[in-house]
Amino acid sequence: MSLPDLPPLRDVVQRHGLIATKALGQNFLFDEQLLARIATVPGDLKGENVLEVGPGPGGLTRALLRRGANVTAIEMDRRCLPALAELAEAFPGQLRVIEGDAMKIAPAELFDAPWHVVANLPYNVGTALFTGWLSGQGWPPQWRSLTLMFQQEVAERIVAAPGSDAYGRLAVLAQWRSKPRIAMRVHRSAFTPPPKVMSAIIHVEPAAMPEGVSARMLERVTEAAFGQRRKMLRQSLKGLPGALDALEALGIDSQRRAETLAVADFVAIARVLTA
Ligand SMILES: C[S@@+](CC[C@H](N)C(=O)[O-])C[C@H]1O[C@@H](n2cnc3c(N)ncnc32)[C@H](O)[C@@H]1O
Repeated sequence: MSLPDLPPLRDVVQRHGLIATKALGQNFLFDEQLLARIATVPGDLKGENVLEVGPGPGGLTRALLRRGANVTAIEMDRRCLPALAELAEAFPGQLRVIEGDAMKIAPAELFDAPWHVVANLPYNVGTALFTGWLSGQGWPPQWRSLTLMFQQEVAERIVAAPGSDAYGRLAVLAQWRSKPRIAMRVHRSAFTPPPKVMSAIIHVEPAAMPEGVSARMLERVTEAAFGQRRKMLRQSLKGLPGALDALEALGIDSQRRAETLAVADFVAIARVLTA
């Protein structure tokens, strides 16, 4: 099947008067080659459900549609809806657009089969959705993968290794249930208007959940440990009942600091406390 010819994104934006709004964190991507590369990150999308959050004028959306995905897009800026409606017409039956705030919509209510998430979002919304999708007791999740644009500094924190300054709660949260990777770095000049900082795309697929660990307990341990990250564990964890005994039982020196512990150590501590 041949793909529909589409007008250049800059023309679409101009025709619909889509001037980027700072309040909505709008930094648009117009480079179709770059967008096509981003759309390859989740792998083969033919016939797959994709949730796109914040499609804006639809640059990433059209790249996903060209890969044969069935896209459900949530956008809160109604100015973008006519441009997205044109795209839905060009790809009949492949694009559903929902006007609303992605923070208030549960993806499980939108799909009756697993879905991938792909999004270029304002950084605060992206981080909140990302941590929400990785949190909670229910695992494995109903999503198959997450492909999300972040500020480079946040992406580095997600993939950080123990011992580095970037290593903290976000790394442990992301890495205990998945193997996050930086799939691509995106130069600030690729965006209109360009943001102040560089960006990077994180790709995550769920891993098997470690046995016998409550997600809430792991969160409590990392919250306490990294809440005072420069302090020794015997200080930062002393308010958490049983934590110091758990360190001893596991042979983890309580004089160490949180940032020196591997993700597996946090999981082991949480497991002892969950039991
Ligand atoms: C960084 S722009 C990216 C637009 C487009 N995906 C692109 O790559 O050019 C972020 C988009 O997310 C939308 N947005 C911001 N917050 C949102 C939210 N809470 N729910 C849904 N969309 C949101 C904005 O209106 C904007 O269109």
